Amino acid sequence: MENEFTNFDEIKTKIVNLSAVLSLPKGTEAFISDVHGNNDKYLNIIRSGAGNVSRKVEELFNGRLTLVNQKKLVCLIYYPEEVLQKSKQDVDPDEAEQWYMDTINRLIEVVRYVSNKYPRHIVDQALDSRFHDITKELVFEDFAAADKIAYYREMIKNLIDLNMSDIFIISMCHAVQKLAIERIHIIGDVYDRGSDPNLIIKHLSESWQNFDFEWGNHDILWMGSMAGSKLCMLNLIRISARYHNLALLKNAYDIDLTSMIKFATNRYVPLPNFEPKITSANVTDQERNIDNCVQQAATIMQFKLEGQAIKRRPEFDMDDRLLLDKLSLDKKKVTINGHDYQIENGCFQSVNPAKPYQITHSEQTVIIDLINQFTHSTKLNEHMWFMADNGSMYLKHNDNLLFHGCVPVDNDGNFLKWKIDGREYYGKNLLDYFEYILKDGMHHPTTGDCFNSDFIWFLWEGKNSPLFGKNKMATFERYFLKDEKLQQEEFNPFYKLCHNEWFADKLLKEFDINSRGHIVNGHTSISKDAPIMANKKIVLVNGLSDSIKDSDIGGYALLFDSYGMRLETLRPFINRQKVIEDMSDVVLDKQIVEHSSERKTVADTDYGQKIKRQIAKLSAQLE
Ligand SMILES: O=P(O)(O)OC[C@H]1O[C@](O)(COP(=O)(O)O)[C@@H](O)[C@@H]1O
Ligand SMILES: [Mn+2]
Repeated sequence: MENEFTNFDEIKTKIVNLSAVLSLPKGTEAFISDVHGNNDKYLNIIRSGAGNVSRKVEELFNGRLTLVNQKKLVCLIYYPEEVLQKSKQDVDPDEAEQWYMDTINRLIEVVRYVSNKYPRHIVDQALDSRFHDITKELVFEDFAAADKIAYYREMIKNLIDLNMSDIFIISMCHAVQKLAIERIHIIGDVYDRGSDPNLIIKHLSESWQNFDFEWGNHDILWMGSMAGSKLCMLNLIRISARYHNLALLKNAYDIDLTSMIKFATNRYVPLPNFEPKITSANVTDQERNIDNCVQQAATIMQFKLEGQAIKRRPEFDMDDRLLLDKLSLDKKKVTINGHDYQIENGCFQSVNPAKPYQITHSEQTVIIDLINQFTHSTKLNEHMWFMADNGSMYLKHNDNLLFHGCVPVDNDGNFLKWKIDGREYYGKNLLDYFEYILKDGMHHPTTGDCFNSDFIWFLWEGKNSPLFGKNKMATFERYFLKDEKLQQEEFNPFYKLCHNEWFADKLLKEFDINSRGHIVNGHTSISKDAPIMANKKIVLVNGLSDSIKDSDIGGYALLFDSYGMRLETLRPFINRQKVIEDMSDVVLDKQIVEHSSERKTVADTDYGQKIKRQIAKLSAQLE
């Protein structure tokens, strides 16, 4: 700090600038969760500022632009490349110059409006460097000054005449997208089920400045695989095959599945219970068969290694998941709680009844080949460290507590206690401990069975793990048994208790947050519960998950701006083309969670506290 300034005037200037930032309105935070590899859906939310862009356009242009023209402008801001293309076909050539002028002028207004919460250097970062000077003039200078009007007009006209208007418009739209949201909280499950989680990571790392992850159980599978957990890897491969996403492993992470595919297609035949869940129509029968057989091979290897882990970790209390040793000799029945159940479409040919959890030699060869590739994949390492470095098990931010799943409790709301290595962990320190184990595991990748990898796997599907939050993952029952009751997975009592304000207060206290704060989580499907609970202290934002079935809404996103918190009900997302065609906005409906007539400023935020500490230090230097 001392070296940063050469004289008192510089320190004073810094204090003046920092104090000015404190009085700016608090930036808008967006909370989304359960993105599940659906990049287009994710981008639709991000580009729309989770509904904030359309709201700004409405505030700015109501009474000046018709609703249709507002919609057109909003859609242009979300998808400038495609909409420009479309507009060129729609707009009469004689009107084109007018269209460009109107559009550029409107965008300048929007950029100016969304910039008013930020200090200049942040706005500069959002603007395309190629147009820095022009945008700065157009956006920040006094447009109304009579003698400057001609100058501005000339600038805009030149952009059009020199055929620069398209790229200028695109760059302005991107700036609006970025400035509409100050920070994005991604409350877990970026990975699995969808095909493009890598593109989401790429987008955040290349185009966004301010975001955080609260890891989800699915993210753990990927981070854990990179750390050498074979169990995480087998679950990951099984799910990738189930959703026809095996190609992602090769294309994005250079992981070659040849050994697995050969093994699986030699040992297994396609079965109806392993039919992959495929949305695209262009999948060949051969590809389907590969997905089907790989899913079976990975499932059986998973069950075997899980059995071994459960046996060496009695503290996991997961003996009810030991089902391979409950198979009848002919493997057509399984005994659960004293009852025999018929196995439908079993594929237990590699299970030795005498040693059901023993992996065969050829299974072992495949597993070793794959886990070595997972731990050594440069791209996977890069992406998983990106998630680790920008993420956490939970986050305390501006008086809110964010996490993906739950804080495990019993029916009365007492925190469940785990005795690990002679020490007791529960509540906040349990989550802290798991975070430590995960990061330690990533720092020291080990493909052998070890403490770290067992606990990392436990986070994925362990009984009442904070990220999973259920009593069991019924993978065996869901693949092989008809009885729906057996397939059910029970949520930790946390989710029922979330409706009570006393429980919210207890959680906030545990994490040392004042009782005016909120808890925001994701993970669970929203169809069963109203998303705002506990006297508005707990908000569930399962925004994007496809698990929201039978629903005519597309989930929720939460916005927290200077006036309070709003929960946005999202429109179901079909695809990008359809959004552009229909000019449909991302938001269907809004609910106020909290509104204050007194506007929050940066001074009221965590960042504001940091600035105040900085000012205090600088003032001390002056003295
Ligand atoms: O929909 P699928 O692929 O059958 O997955 C179901 C499994 O996913 C889980 O819901 C976990 O995933 P989520 O974290 O997305 O809920 C398990 O509880 C369940 O067994
Ligand atoms: Mn989840």
